[in-house]
Amino acid sequence: MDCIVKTYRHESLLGFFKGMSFPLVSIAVVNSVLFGVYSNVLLALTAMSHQERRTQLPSYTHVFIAGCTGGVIQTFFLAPFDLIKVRLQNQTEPRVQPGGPQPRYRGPVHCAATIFREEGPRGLFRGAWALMLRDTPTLGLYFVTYEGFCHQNTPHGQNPSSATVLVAGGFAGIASWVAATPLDVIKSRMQMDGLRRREYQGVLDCVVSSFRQEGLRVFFRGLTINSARGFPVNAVTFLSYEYLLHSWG
Ligand SMILES: CN(C)C(=N)NCCC[C@H](N)C(=O)O
Repeated sequence: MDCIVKTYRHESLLGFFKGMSFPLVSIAVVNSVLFGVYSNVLLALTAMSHQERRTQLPSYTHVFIAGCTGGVIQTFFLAPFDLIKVRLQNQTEPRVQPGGPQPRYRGPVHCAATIFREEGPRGLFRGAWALMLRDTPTLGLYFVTYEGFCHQNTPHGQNPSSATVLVAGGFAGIASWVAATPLDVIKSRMQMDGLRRREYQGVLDCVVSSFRQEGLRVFFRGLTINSARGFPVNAVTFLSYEYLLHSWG
């Protein structure tokens, strides 16, 4: 609540939409890579089409492996977009006044160009290891939760109803965000590191010094908001996924 009130006071309603344009563009690419890799790896592992998998649930190990593979591949696409989002969101200066001082990053493209100029091409992948560590197991868990919930709540041989898909997707989102939040904190710190001076030697150093300075609680920062956001976002994501598979498959 304190964060909401302060963001509104300092930056008005627009403060809540900071860094939104890039994720909006990137989410289509990132999700199609994730769901495409997941479906194809599962197809390769089980030799069953999506429709066949409805009658016979593949093993949770296969679902987990396919989700983890999606997480690894997704990182290469997500890392630069996510970095730019985090940098823009953490820029807390009030809106630019004509003639006033310019913020460090003037928008997503300017942000990408500045990082490239100041930190080199590798700079665009800052925090990518932490992102991969965050997303690999959590995307395995994400798909296991989704498939498991659908399987438990759908009569044998039938397709899950829209309501089941929505709830399963929502729970998958929450489960994955609960598991991902500790590494999400670390990832964001790594992405912000090096802006003025380098504070962390690497992921492990960031984990240790964050823990030393702020205790165990630091790893649960943002847990409530991540979970509250995770339910509707992933409910809609899975509903779209199922809908597209049915209409095109
Ligand atoms: C790091 N975590 C929790 C995940 N990658 N979870 C899967 C859901 C991702 C989805 N695009 C979202 O933004 O909620």
